[in-house]
Amino acid sequence: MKGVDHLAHERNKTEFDVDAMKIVWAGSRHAFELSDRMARLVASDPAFQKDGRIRLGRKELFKNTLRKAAHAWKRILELHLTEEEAGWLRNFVDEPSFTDLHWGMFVPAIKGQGTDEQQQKWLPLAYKMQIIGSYAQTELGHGSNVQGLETTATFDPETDEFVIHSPTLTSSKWWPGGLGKVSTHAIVYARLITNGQEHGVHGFIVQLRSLDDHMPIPGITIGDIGMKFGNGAYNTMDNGVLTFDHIRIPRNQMLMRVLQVTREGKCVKSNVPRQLIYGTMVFVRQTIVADASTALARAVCIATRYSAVRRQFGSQDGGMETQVIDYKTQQSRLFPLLASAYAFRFVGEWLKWLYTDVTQRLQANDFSILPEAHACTAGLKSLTTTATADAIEECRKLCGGHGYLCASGLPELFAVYVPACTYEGDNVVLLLQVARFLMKTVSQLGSGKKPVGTTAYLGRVQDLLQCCCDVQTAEDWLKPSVVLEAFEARSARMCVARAQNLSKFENPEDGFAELSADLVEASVAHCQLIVVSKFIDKLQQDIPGKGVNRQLQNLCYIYALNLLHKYLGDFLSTGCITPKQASLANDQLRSLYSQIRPNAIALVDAFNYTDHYLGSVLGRYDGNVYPKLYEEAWKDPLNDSVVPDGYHEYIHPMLKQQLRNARL
Ligand SMILES: CCCCCCCCCC/C=C\CCCCCCCC(=O)SCCNC(=O)CCNC(=O)[C@H](O)C(C)(C)COP(=O)(O)OP(=O)(O)OC[C@H]1O[C@@H](n2cnc3c(N)ncnc32)[C@H](O)[C@@H]1OP(=O)(O)O
Ligand SMILES: Cc1cc2nc3c(=O)[nH]c(=O)nc-3n(C[C@H](O)[C@H](O)[C@H](O)COP(=O)(O)OP(=O)(O)OC[C@H]3O[C@@H](n4cnc5c(N)ncnc54)[C@H](O)[C@@H]3O)c2cc1C
Repeated sequence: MKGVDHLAHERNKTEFDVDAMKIVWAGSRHAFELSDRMARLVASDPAFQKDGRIRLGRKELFKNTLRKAAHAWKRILELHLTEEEAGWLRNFVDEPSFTDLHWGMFVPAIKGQGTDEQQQKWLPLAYKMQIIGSYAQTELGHGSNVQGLETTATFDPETDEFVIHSPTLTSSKWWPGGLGKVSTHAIVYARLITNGQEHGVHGFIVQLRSLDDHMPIPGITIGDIGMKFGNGAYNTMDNGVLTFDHIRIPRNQMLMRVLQVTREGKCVKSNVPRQLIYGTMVFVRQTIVADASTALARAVCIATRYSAVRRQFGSQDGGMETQVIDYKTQQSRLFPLLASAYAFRFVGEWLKWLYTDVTQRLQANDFSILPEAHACTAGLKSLTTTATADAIEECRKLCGGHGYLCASGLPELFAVYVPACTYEGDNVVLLLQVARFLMKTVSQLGSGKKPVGTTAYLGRVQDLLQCCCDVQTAEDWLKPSVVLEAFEARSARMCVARAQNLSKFENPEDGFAELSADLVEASVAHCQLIVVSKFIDKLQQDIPGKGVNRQLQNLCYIYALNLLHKYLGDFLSTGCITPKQASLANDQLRSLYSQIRPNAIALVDAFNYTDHYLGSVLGRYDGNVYPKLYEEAWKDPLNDSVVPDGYHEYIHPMLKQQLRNARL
């Protein structure tokens, strides 16, 4: 039976069609229906319940994850789910596991870097989970610097095999998810050596464990790297350590789409660029951007619903106290995060389109937009994961003391999410890649090369260096062209200033190292411009549903104007806007917060998260927070007994001791 809806009064204030917004959020009616069906399937299956997992010890936790992964696979087969449905189902199971790496990196690496024959051999095995794969790139000594990896793959022409070897302690593979205890195979990145010559780092398919008894192949040492940040959280994953002692694999297990090694050990380059070896990382970074909006929306949904339930101060004549969501300070912290969730959703959609476009072009041997795809995926991965990790922590604070309880769902979400700032490329290292791309683009402007895609605005650099922001009233900040120009001018001016500073150095690499902190700021400005411009593009689409476009406009301007406020130093110091215009932007922001306020609950309802997926007492759909929080407390193992274990050993003697001392 459905209980009372404590948030009904909030839902009654809604000024737009929530069902239509659910479809906008999901991306299409098809995506909405499919994800909704999978979310309900998982939520209604007791085998997938999540209660109490934070209280499990590592071994129990890990075994529990194995059980869920096996059950998910069973359901996928029984229900004949499509690949898309299966992906949603795994997502709603909501527990990091070896399957993330198998489907998210092992399979894509074979698809992206394997030859047709390799794909025909390995993909069917992987699709049926007759083998389980991980992605073993990072080592104890090197992660960011991929060219610094030490594992070797030496071709032996006598046996037509590669010998995979870990020559040093620091060459031990370290971190790969699913490797520690589960994977039977891995894509191992190693330095290719043929005829005594080095040919850079390449991927190799290596069997790690027996398919009969799961024992490591002789010569392989393998295990888990140990507990990670937070209770439960990412400890469901067996991140692993792996060393090779002269392991032999057939020559045809090197992924050879980029470079082929012949029977004689000769290296033959194909027509695809060497950077395609990094293609799996581009793919995964793109999915991480899409995931950022999902994680951010979870935190924002919890904080928004709870902010509407929670009341503090302001009671007059014994009436109700103020809902904390009505405090302007709460709104100015919460609503930009709500706006960011939508902004990241749309930029994630666009990035998926870009990735699909690049993939099609690559197949037609057009590699021209690979550098831009790399810069966009790297930069947006960095921007969205940093913002999301910070936002989850801000949402915890927005929930006051109760946000710190595991029952809020926020500590676990933070612990699971925060490594996204590191894995798949440290966020600063990735911004430096964007900076290289931007500086290269600026340096080519003089030679007449016209920038395209996300850097097209740099082609108008002369105008952008001179333009004056056309804002006289707060309402002027609601013009897309005004907002876009301010962001373009800020980014262009920062890029040009950095490029001028770089040109003062004799050696560009020295300059790049010296100015790297400034360069990273220019990358952030460029990436924020991409997010703002893709949100504005979204508003130009024909979006059905009463009031939906209006809400999205409000969110778009909140996203942009809040950034303007936060990075005011950039906008003012580059002369893009005046202090007076900045003050008008703030006036407009406050007005937008008031307009969003009555719609806030409906805007988080549009995420369509089940209570199972949210996993938060504070974020419950029905807002029935206090009784459930009270109930939850009694489930803690400490409350199994009234008098705790240890009383007789430690508390009682202490009390008696004090009594004796008092008598003395
Ligand atoms: C409450 C409970 C909730 C539960 C939720 C559960 C939900 C599940 C959550 C889990 C979600 C997802 C699971 C994810 C699992 C984690 C997976 C993590 C996997 C990994 O981390 S794999 C390892 C990734 N490693 C890295 O990313 C390393 C980073 N380093 C690099 O990328 C590069 O080496 C480099 C930094 C780019 C180095 O560059 P450098 O210039 O030194 O290198 P090169 O000389 O090799 O390159 C020069 C040239 O190439 C261009 N280039 C570089 N990279 C690329 C690329 N990827 N694509 C295209 N081009 C590239 C570069 O720009 C240069 O070009 P230029 O010569 O200047 O034109
Ligand atoms: C939870 C988790 C899961 C992972 N899963 C996998 C996996 O499945 N497979 C896999 O292969 N790897 C995996 N990794 C490894 C991950 O990809 C690396 O940790 C990541 O790429 C960062 O590299 P690093 O650890 O070498 O960091 P480092 O490069 O050592 O970073 C340390 C510090 O140095 C700074 N720094 C480094 N280089 C530069 C530079 N050039 N300029 C300025 N500053 C710099 C960084 O910004 C950072 O502050 C995982 C990591 C984690 C945390």
